[in-house]
Amino acid sequence: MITPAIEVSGLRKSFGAQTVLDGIDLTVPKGSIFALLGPNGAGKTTLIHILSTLVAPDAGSARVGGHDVVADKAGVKRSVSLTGQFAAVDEILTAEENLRMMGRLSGLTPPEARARADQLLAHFDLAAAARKRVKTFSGGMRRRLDLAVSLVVDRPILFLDEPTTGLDTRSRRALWDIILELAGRGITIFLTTQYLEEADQLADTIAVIAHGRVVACGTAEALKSRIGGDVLELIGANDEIIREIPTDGSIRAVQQSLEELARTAPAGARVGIRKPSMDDVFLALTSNPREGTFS
Ligand SMILES: Nc1ncnc2c1ncn2[C@@H]1O[C@H](COP(=O)(O)OP(=O)(O)OP(=O)(O)O)[C@@H](O)[C@H]1O
Repeated sequence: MITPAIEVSGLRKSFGAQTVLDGIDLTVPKGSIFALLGPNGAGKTTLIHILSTLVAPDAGSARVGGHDVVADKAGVKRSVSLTGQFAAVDEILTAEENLRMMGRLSGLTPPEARARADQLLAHFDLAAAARKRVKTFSGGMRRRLDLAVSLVVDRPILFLDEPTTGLDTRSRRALWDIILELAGRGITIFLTTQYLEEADQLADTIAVIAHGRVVACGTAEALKSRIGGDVLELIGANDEIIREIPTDGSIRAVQQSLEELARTAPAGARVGIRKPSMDDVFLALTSNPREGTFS
C-alpha cells in the first residue's frame, strides 16, 4: 500500500479550558489537493501548525510524509513547506532579496540561490517587481511572493493556510492556477479556506471542520449529494432569487414545491433548478455538529 502523504488519527488539542481539536481523523493521499474548510476559529490553523510541527498535539497521532509529528519532527520538516496567513517575508527587503535570503538559509550556494530566485520570480509573474520593496506590493503580489518563498526548496507536501483570504477575484484565480500547477507536478497540497467556492474549485477531497471535529469529508460532489437533491429557485423578473426550496429530488417533492410556488409567485417570475451549492452544504453541516457526520 502506498503511504498517504498525511495521516491523522484521534488528534486533540486544547488551549486552557478551550478544546479546539476534539478528535480529528483524516487521510490525504499523495499528490492530491485536500481542503480543510471551516468557519473562523474552527481550528484550521491549529491543525496546520500541528502537522508542520509548530505546535504539539495533546493526544492522537499524525504522520506527515511518513514521519510522526512528535517523534520525528526533523523528518516532517524535511517533507513540508508552509505558507501561513502571515508568512515570514521581510517587508523592508525586495522580492529578489527575500527569495535569495531564503535560498541561502535553506543551504543553497549564492549562485544557486540567485538562480532559484530568478526562476521563481519569473514563474510567479514577479520579475518586473523583483527589485521593489515588498511593503509596496499589492495583496495579490504579496501572496504570490509568500508562495514563492515557501517553494525555494522543493518539498513534497505544501501547507497553505488561507492562501487567498482578502484577495480580489482576479488575484484569487491567478493563485488557484498556481496551486493547480503545483499539484500537477505531484506536490501534495493541504490548504485551509473559508471559501466554499475555493474548496469546490481546487480540492480532490474536502473536509469540513466544525466544533473541533471533521463533520464531513469527501469530494465536492459527494458533499453536495449528501444534503439531498436539487434546489428549486424562484427567480424574479430582474433575475433576482426570490425563494429557494430544497427538495429530495423526487418528482413528487418537486411537483409539490412547484404547486406552492405557482400559488405565490409574482408576475414575470420563473423557476430554475440547481444542485446544492457548497454554501448549502456548509450551513447544513456546521449548524449541528452531530448531524450529518460521516467519513
Ligand atoms: N496559542 C494559542 N493560545 C490560546 N488559544 C489559541 C491559540 N491558538 C489558537 N487558539 C484558539 O483556538 C481557536 C482556533 O484557532 P485557529 O486559529 O486554529 O482557527 P482557524 O480555524 O484557523 O480560524 P481562522 O479562520 O480565524 O484563522 C481560536 O479560538 C483561537 O483563539
